[in-house]
Amino acid sequence: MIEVQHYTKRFGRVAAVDDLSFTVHPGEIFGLLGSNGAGKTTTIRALVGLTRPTAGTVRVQGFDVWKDPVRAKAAFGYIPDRPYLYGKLTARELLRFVGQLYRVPGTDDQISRWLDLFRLTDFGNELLETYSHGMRQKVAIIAAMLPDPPVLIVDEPMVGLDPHAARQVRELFRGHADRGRTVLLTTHSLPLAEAVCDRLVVLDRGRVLGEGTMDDLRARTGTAAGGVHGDSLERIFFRLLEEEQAEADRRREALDPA
Ligand SMILES: Nc1ncnc2c1ncn2[C@@H]1O[C@H](COP(=O)(O)OP(=O)(O)OP(=O)(O)O)[C@@H](O)[C@H]1O
Repeated sequence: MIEVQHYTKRFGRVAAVDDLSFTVHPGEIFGLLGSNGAGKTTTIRALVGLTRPTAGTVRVQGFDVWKDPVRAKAAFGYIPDRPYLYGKLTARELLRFVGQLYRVPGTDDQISRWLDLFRLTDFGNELLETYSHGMRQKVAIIAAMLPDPPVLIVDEPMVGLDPHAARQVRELFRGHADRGRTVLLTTHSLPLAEAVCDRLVVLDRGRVLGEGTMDDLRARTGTAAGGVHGDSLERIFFRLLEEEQAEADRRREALDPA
């Protein structure tokens, strides 16, 4: 379970995230969406203990990430958008290290199965510095999922993955949630979010524009009209941004009527 309450993060005078609250329950895939600079990565960084909230709290499996970091960090797997992997280790060495750290039973067999799933078996004993971007991304995904964490936190999961791997990863996330785990992901891929997320929050410049299931967002934006793209997340997303822009224009005019 993930609980974010009134999370605010300021960099100087700028609020990268302003009073964000949401809860993700076991069994759910939750999507954090928004334009560039919306505050998605800043939120993820707070959840994984890489940046301290200016205000508010973030909890993972009931543990405050800043007050109880060890227990909070033991409860989640994290797939960053630009994973750093030790280049001088082989994939098997890195994954064995992760397996030992989290005391994963039958680590070697599990690693073999994961490498096989991602078509990396032939490369398992090669140094990670020789891996392509997509291959490294796959190893980062395996490293996060190997301990079968109760909570999975994922920043832009599909960047660099081929279509086959992207579909597998989608299915892995769904399977993880269906086994009672909690999944939070950020993505710029609206079709991906629409396909896998049970609930979503749309951010813009640190503020929430909309939150809920696809049906909630359709109702909120009045985009339930028919047509091929009549109710797609893309249409909802742009409608929310247009509304926000219109509101900003209204505020500006109210301040400066001339
Ligand atoms: N360390 C930092 N110092 C100053 N400003 C920062 C810092 N990190 C993020 N910001 C600012 O916070 C805002 C939100 O950034 P963030 O990286 O969370 O956006 P994002 O939604 O992940 O964007 P993208 O889709 O481009 O990755 C941006 O205006 C960014 O410039």
